[in-house]
Amino acid sequence: MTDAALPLIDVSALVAGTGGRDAVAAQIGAACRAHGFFYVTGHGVDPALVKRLEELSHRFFELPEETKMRWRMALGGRAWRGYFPLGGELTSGRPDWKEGLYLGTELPATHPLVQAKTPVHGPNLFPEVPGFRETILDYMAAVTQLGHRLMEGIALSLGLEAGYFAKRYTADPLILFRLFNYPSQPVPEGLDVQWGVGEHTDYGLLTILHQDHIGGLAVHTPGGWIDAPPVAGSFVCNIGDMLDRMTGGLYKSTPHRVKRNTSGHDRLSFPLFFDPNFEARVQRIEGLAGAEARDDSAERWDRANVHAFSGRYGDYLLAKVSKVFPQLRDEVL
Ligand SMILES: O=C(O)CCC(=O)C(=O)O
Ligand SMILES: [Fe+2]
Repeated sequence: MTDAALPLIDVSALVAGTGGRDAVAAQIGAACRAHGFFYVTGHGVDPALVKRLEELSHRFFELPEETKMRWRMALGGRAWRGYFPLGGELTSGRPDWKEGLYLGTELPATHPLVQAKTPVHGPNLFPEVPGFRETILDYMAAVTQLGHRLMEGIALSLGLEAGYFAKRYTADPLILFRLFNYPSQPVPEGLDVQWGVGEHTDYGLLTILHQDHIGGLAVHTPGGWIDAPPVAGSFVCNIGDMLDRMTGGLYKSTPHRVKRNTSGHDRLSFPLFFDPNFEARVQRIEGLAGAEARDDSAERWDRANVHAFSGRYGDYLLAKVSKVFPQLRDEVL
């Protein structure tokens, strides 16, 4: 572990669309080239909304397991929504010591994509905790807006027009959202659990994460592992495999993991994945200086070469997700 810290960027000019946007973009570009991870402040998301989400999530995760299983993922079908219990998700082939609620853009059963049985699209399974549904929907809407602004900054940082990604990939982004609880509870003897979340990269374009005050997230930079401790009022942002693919490796999707929580208090985290539309075909951005698209599969956690991928983003996502939820793959895909 090194003492280096991840950059903290005030994105208010980018959010407001005022002068100074290019200076913010330059800072984002430097962070993406160096770490693939950065904090943002001045993001405009209401702190009261974030606090409400934390409180209601605690209320949900404190429910008995059998109650939470009323909203289990198996009932979400192809929409891939709902609750999974402790140890229910495998990252890097091993169970994670976390439980979670999987969510995404709310689409009614009558929506054409849901009618066409498109995986990961559909209605959410909202637990019956008063105010939870509205809070989750408001939060997803606010952070999705932030995602659009940050992608404009990323486009500018690459010397592209601000609307580059919106035009090609994210006019209707695929939004997946998760509520995670990392309980402090010890791992029973004989269970092969090492991490809260094992080392991995994220799959899409940009992840925007709120974490509570407990900590545990760490980032694997070229210089070694760096902690990404909680910074009040900020979001942690990191780029995913598709931006790595599009930029020919200029912007790396940096591996990260979460330590097993031994703090004595539950840890909550809320990643929102701002990703290309399911149907979008991911293409390399032409003419980026320094983009080598080097095959780094030997060093990657999944031994994959992201630059060799071509096709719909949805296919990339499904191949990944079916590895982390093997039982569900057999049931619904
Ligand atoms: O909980 C965290 O801090 C990170 C979670 C994460 O990396 C993910 O869900 O992809
Ligand atoms: Fe992640």
